[in-house]
Amino acid sequence: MSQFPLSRPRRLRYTSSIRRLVSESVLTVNDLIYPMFVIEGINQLESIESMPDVFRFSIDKLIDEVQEVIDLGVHVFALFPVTPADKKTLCASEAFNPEGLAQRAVKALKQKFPDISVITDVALDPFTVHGQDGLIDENGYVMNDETTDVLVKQALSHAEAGADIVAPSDMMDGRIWAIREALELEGFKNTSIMAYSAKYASSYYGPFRDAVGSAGNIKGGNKKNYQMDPANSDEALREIELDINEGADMVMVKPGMPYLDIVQRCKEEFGVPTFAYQVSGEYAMHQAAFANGWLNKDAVIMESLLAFKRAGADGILTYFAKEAARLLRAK
Ligand SMILES: NCC(=O)CCC(=O)O
Ligand SMILES: [Mg+2]
Repeated sequence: MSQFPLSRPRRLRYTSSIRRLVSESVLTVNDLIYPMFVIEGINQLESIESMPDVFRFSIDKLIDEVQEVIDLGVHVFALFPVTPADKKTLCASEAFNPEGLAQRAVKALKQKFPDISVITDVALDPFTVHGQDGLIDENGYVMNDETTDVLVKQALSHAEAGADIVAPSDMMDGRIWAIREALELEGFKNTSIMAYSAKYASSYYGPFRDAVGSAGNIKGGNKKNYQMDPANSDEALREIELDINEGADMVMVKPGMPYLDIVQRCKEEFGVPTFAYQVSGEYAMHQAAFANGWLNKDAVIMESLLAFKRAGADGILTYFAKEAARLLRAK
């Protein structure tokens, strides 16, 4: 027996250049997707109490903000419209209005910045009076196939407006297949689908519902009969496999940090482009700790995002995208 340890892992941590030489994961600006909230009007900028430093932008302001973020190197944006209350209905027809807010925002962005990628949210919850993600029957149950028919119309209206990627986020069964087929038939062969394949019925979405104004609509309700049970992991793989087979180009796991095990299993099992959403609740709890001085803001933002890369994510939707891009630039 030698009097020294045979292996000293600490040697590889001795200097910063050695640590960088052996580091296994790297976060770059190309991994970041910036989710943004859009409102009606001109010259409007609204803050969101539960999401410090995140704003709702009217389209003109959105363009200014996107320009700033492009200058920091982020080129992919996910848009979420805030629907005025008087446009919400039981049949959610505003979702596929060619002149709707989301459609106008996509058009304006793609006209101004043809090289960015715009991801649109394909789901009905911003457009229904009850805040559920679909059409409901007399018992309040969200009807799957009837909802999918509306999602198809919504996705087509987004593609027509110029969306590069449509992202169905509602967890109806079979909607990826239906949307893919419609896109093909209507000549949108190069419009990609990013499927929210494993979206959990999570309580981390609260601040997002404040941001888009659907918290009041959903009241005491929940989405447990279509979004996934946080207890399940094998089921996530089955959901992901279905979406891949139905034509998804990319898949997503959501929320992010509490579900990194799902990200890892997905990437290992399927090797497809895999994304994770660091959701509003994750953002809010980080911001709350930063505001209290309990966590170091810059370091924790970067650590939280690197963890997604280590788990196997190809990219992250994060409200910290702008801040992270700034930090990456400063490095
Ligand atoms: N369909 C998009 C979301 O539900 C986002 C959730 C969040 O950021 O909490
Ligand atoms: Mg599914």
